This record gives sequence, structure tokens and C-alpha cells, in this order.
Amino acid sequence: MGSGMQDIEIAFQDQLQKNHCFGCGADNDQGLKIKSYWADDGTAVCRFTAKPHHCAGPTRYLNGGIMATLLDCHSICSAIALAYRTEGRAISEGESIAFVTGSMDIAYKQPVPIDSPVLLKAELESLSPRKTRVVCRLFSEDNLCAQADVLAVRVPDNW
Ligand SMILES: CCCCC/C=C\C/C=C\C/C=C\C/C=C\CCCC(=O)SCCNC(=O)CCNC(=O)[C@H](O)C(C)(C)COP(=O)(O)OP(=O)(O)OC[C@H]1O[C@@H](n2cnc3c(N)ncnc32)[C@H](O)[C@@H]1OP(=O)(O)O
Repeated sequence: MGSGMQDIEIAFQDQLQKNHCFGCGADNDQGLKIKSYWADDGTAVCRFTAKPHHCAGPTRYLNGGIMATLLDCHSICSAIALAYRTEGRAISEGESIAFVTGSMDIAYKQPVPIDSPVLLKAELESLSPRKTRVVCRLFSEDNLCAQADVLAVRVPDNW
């Protein structure tokens, strides 16, 4: 105990300011408050544990709208993080960068048990200064349960 490096990594969302988004806003007390981080392989990851009221029709499965929110918000926050990294800045350092969802296509492949944590993994590709494509996968217990193809579009920070 007490020696070596400490993991002081801070989630993307905890570095963004004044974000009241239901899915990713640190400033929304009734929101999902997801937390996203860089992984060593260049993807961005997020782990989320649902509450019982996030259920689908059957109480044992996660609601598809909640899944969409997780995929959307993890993707957009990761696109924002990538843009800061590409500009050589820490998140929220200097002029703020904002992206929104231009489009999102989701394949729901398997039902997601509500009791198990999910893992979201986002692969990012910058298409132009204004557009980032994100392929975001949602896993439960190592099973690929949903996949989203997201177009993140940069907007002015007063959007
Ligand atoms: C949300 C934050 C913004 C505010 C900042 C506030 C606080 C900042 C703090 C933190 C922010 C952090 C996180 C917030 C995070 C996320 C929330 C989750 C995501 C959401 O929940 S967000 C809500 C849902 N989201 C919308 O409410 C979008 C409504 N919409 C629009 O606001 C416009 O529609 C817009 C901006 C999308 C485009 O408007 P625009 O005027 O820039 O249009 P333009 O044509 O110039 O598009 C430029 C290039 O994108 C291509 N393009 C555009 N749309 C496309 C589509 N649908 N399919 C295929 N390509 C598309 C064009 O083809 C062109 O491509 P090219 O450059 O190659 O020609």
C-alpha cells in the first residue's frame, strides 16, 4: 500500500462543464450520469449498472430507450474527448468543444439482463473537422447485445 502510481483518471463527463444531458450530464441529478474513459487500445469505454426502473416490458430486461441513450451519450462524449485530444488540449481547456447526434442507427441483437453491468465500447473515426463517426457496441456478460453507428456533428458551444 502507498507506493507506485495512482490511477487518477477522470471521466470525460466530470471534465465537461454545465452539461445537463439526461444520459451524460454530471449536472443532471435525475440522469444516468454515465462515465466514459479512454482504454489502452484507443477505444473509449463506459460501464453502467441499470436500476430496476430502467426495465423493458419484462422487468428482467433493460429498456431499449435507455440502451439508445447509453450508446448515444457514450459516443458523443467520446467524440468530444477525441476532438480535444486531436487539438492537443485537455477536456474543457480553452474554447469549449460541443458535438451533437446527427444520426444514429441501432441494431438490437440480444436482450440485456437488467441485473448485470453493461460495457460500452466506442471506436472513433474523424471524418472531417465537423463530423466523427462512432461505432459503439454494448456488451452484457461478454455478449454483443447492441451496436450503434453514430454520426457526431460539431456545433457551436452555444447550441
Ligand atoms: C449537447 C451539447 C451542446 C451544447 C453545449 C452545452 C454544454 C456543453 C457541455 C457539455 C457537452 C457535452 C455533452 C453533451 C452531449 C451529448 C448529448 C448526447 C447527444 C444528444 O442527445 S444531442 C441531442 C440530439 N441531437 C440533436 O438535437 C441534433 C439536432 N440537429 C442539429 O442541431 C443539426 O441538424 C446538426 C447540428 C446535426 C447539423 O446541422 P448543421 O447546420 O451543422 O448542418 P450541416 O448540413 O452543415 O451538417 C454538417 C455535416 O454533417 C452532416 N449531417 C448532419 N446531419 C446529418 C444526418 N442526420 N445524417 C447524415 N449526415 C448529417 C452534413 O451532411 C454535413 O456534412 P458535410 O460537412 O460533409 O457536408
